[in-house]
Amino acid sequence: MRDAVPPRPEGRGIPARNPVTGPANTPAAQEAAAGGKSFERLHAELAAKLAAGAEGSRTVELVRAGVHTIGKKIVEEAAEVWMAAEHEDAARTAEEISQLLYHLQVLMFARGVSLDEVYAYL
Ligand SMILES: N=c1c2ncn([C@@H]3O[C@H](COP(=O)(O)OP(=O)(O)OP(=O)(O)O)[C@@H](O)[C@H]3O)c2ncn1[C@@H]1O[C@H](COP(=O)(O)O)[C@@H](O)[C@H]1O
Repeated sequence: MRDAVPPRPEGRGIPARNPVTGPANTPAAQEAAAGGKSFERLHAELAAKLAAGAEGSRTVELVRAGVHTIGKKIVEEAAEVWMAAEHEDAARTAEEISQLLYHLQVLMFARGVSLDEVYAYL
């Protein structure tokens, strides 16, 4: 069983925040609820870019570069997530997490791993 995350202290200008889900009314949460970007939608967007071989696409460029290049990027982004979580605020940490998730998806395409194959282990 996973350890419970202790609630964040309130009072010193820190807004109330669910320690697991974060604020529910952020622009990202609203966009996702309105059909905007989410993990699955990003996946579909990247699949379309790759199928089209879209010019100027970072995704196409990275998949062509291959697993080794993408893997190094994932390690770099993971370290940035860790540093942001230890030394910066939740918003910066979220930004770094988004970049890590993006690069994980790119690796999935380069390695031929589907969302369902990953979800089977969650
Ligand atoms: N979510 C992302 C995303 N997150 C991160 N990145 C890329 O990853 C980089 C972040 O890495 P760094 O901060 O390390 O920046 P950097 O060191 O300058 O990067 P390097 O080129 O040196 O590796 C950004 O500059 C982006 O190029 C992303 N690129 C694309 N997306 C999404 O993917 C979609 C498709 O993008 P394209 O394939 O480029 O059209 C876009 O609509 C976005 O929603």
